Amino acid sequence: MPSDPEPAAREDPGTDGREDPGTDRREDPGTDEHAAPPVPPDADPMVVVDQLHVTYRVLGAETDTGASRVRRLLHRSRPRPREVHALRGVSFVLRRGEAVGIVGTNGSGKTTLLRSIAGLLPSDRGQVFTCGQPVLLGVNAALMNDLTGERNIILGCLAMGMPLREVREKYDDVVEFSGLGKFVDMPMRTYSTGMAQRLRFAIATAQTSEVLMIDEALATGDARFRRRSEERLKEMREQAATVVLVSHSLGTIEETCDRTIWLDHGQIRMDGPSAEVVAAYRDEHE
Ligand SMILES: Nc1ncnc2c1ncn2[C@@H]1O[C@H](COP(=O)(O)OP(=O)(O)OP(=O)(O)O)[C@@H](O)[C@H]1O
Repeated sequence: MPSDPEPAAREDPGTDGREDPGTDRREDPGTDEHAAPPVPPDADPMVVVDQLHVTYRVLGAETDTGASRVRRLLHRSRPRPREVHALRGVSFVLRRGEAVGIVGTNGSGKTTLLRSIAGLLPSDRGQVFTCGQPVLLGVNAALMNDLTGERNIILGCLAMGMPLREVREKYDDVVEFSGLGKFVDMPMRTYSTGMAQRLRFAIATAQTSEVLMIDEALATGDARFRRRSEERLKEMREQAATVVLVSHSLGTIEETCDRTIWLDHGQIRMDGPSAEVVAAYRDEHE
């Protein structure tokens, strides 16, 4: 059963006395050729990421030569953990109503960033402030293979913090949107990858969350389901939610997001209108 993670930090961004990262270069489009379209000045900051650093420590991954292993055994010292500095001082502000794409090559830190915003990873340095509990699609809706689709819908919705009454109200919509039909009574292990993804998406988007983050979810499923997912995201944006989409499908990013952040080796390489960022990314990688 997935747990509802605590967010990394919930303090008021303005209380620590530091410069508000919201006053970044995007506020003044004239100062940067890659400036994003202006967001409404009264749009609330929903996520503030301020100089975020995340390092993974991998025990037992030290490159061990024969001599160093003998030395370690003699001195009974522990192997040093190997460190992967996945995010290196990332800062940005996401405002209500924005749909923001995150692009970057494998290992550039996209998933780490989403997991940090969802409060699932501690930071070494820097902070993440969120308004409400962000939903990270595919993690919060970690479903159970031996349970039926029906049980997973109920448990998944409860795990996201939905009251049982609301779960009952939304149940038919979730089943309908997932397109599982009679398979809803079958255990999840009998589902294809695409069916499981659709169910996850349907559960995760059943509740209007303030901040919805999607990691590659739209890249799976058939064309019809992709279209319906995009429609649902559009609806959620109209309800003033903030959407963050990580995808290697640049077409999907361009269609879905007004603004895109390009992550490169754990740092922001570019942050601006999707058309510009995607074009620059394509230039370098295609
Ligand atoms: N659990 C982990 N333990 C150790 N290192 C990790 C872990 N998860 C990610 N990393 C490392 O952190 C870096 C960033 O990984 P991350 O998964 O955030 O990249 P990504 O941009 O999402 O990649 P992809 O496009 O392949 O999904 C990589 O160097 C990766 O090897």
